[in-house]
Amino acid sequence: FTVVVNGTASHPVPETLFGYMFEDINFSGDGGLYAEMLMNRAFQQVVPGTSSALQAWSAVNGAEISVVNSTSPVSSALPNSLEVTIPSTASGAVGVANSGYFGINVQESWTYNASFFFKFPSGSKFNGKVTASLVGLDGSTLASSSVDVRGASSTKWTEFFVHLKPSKTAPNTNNTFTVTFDGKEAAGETIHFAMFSLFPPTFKGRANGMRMDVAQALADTKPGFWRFPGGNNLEGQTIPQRWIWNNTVGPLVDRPGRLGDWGYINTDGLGLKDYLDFIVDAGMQPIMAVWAGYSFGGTVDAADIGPYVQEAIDQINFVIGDPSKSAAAALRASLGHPEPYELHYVEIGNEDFFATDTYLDYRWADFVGNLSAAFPQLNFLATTMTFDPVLTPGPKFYDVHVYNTPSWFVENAFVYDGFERNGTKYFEGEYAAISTNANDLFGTPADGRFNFPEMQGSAGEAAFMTGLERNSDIVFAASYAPTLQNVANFQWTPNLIGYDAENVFLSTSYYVQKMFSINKGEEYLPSTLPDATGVVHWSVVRSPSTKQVFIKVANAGADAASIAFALPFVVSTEGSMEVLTGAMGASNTPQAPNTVVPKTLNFKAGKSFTFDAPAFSASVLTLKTE
Ligand SMILES: [NH3+][C@H]1C[C@H](O)[C@@H](O)[C@@H]1CO
Repeated sequence: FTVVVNGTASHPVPETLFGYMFEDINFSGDGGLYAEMLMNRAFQQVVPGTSSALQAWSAVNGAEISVVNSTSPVSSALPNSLEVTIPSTASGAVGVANSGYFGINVQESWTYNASFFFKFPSGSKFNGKVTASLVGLDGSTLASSSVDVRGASSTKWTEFFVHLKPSKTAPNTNNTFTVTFDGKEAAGETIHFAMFSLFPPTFKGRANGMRMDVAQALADTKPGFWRFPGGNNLEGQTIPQRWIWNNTVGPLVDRPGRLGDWGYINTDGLGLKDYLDFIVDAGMQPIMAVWAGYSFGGTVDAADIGPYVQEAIDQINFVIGDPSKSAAAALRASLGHPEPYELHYVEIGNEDFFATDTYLDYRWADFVGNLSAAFPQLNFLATTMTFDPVLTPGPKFYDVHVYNTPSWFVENAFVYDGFERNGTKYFEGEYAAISTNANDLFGTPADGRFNFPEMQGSAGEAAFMTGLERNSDIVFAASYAPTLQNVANFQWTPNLIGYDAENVFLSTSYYVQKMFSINKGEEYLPSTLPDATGVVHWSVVRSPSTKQVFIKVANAGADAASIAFALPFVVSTEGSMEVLTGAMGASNTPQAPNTVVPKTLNFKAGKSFTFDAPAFSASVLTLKTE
């Protein structure tokens, strides 16, 4: 191939071109990015007396434990509490243990913040200690802290906070968090507990914040945006079970949680303001969805849509409203953020191509009509297929989703070249190579589905992404999906970043996203077009501010390819390149996390040079202009 690069940019590269789609799927929020370490910390949305009510909890040394629907709960949002009865014959440490989200990471260098509410349901003469501990698989105490308790003065809910500093790092994550009494001291006592919590240090030290290593892996790609809260997890199994913004803000005891749309209860401890603060901390901007009247279990009738439109208006006012004019904005101010957050994009629903008729009939018009009148400065995204049906008012933005085979992505690198430039802009909001079987894309691994991203898929995505860059005059944002997966319990594969209780696993597709995102440049330089039917694709961008040119090359084929580049401007002979390449079916897995990692090397650049793109590879060549 010979590639002649044009010295005149065709268009700027949008700041938002690469970023993340987030929803709580695969325990990506609870048990993932959200740093709370205890599963089922507040017995939200469980039925007392059922085994699932006690998920992740177990008795220590003979205590009798059960979830009860408390007559005087800690809050109306948290009606359940944990009843613990200490047998009269008890001795030693007796109480409850939580096994975390598939383990608890105990690091000597960390200070943990533990808390819980408790009370004696009836007057008690108890006068002793309650102890919070981190306990190893072998029963050894890794950390513990006690507080004095007097039964007589604890018949009302009292919240305890303790710091835990481990004496050593645990050899594995099979550790538990326990709250215990001395059996002899507390023999015969019954105690109620509510909302436990155990936090490690968090990303940027945020209260109620994010797990440091997962958040860092996301921030390391310099993402431009964060789409949230879904995805399916916005929609609700029923209308009442939709994601409701005001149930996710304020004190944790006031958040009821909800049955998420991926089969597990969401604590909503990761809520609207927590998202917005993380978005600030990671240098992103939001693409925020509002619920648009469609749940998996039913759709709101046109006649009843008003309150849901108002709910969306309030949600937006929580983000950008004036505290003197909006209660939702005043709530934001009361939570410590009087100034508005940055917000430019609001998505109306999710994948409404599953409910096109009502979206066409009234849902799109009712939401975008009222919201654009209330917030004329915002951009609203539609979620049906592009221009099918023809919506009124005509959307200025669409969110396009595609899950397909590696070859689909290679063959469609030019899909946006053919789009009419009519002012409409596109968010490639969810895309991933997920299977080699075009006839059963969402099937099982036995039928071609990827458990983890494979190099063939990541090279295909890279080819497709050169097309997104070339067409970034109309593609303003793009994100792989789903982003996160707890490898101990998940509902969807493949995913960009995997993790367990102590490790993060970066996939081949993560490295491709990072390669494109941190080298996205400021302006696009046209060049000799790749063969739209070929497997080798490239794109060239420039950053005048740093005098750099970035050439991305994707080779999604099984043969190496040699490409001669000719540049119209002087470039230094010291070039550096990052090359990600591996066998077609190679993946980074928990068992072999570094099977395919990027390699950086220098090369002799200049106004003309040749680059050999390995088979199944994605590369970025960094050049310095004078
Ligand atoms: N079915 C996918 C499309 C939907 O928007 C997401 O929730 C799912 C996984 O990313």
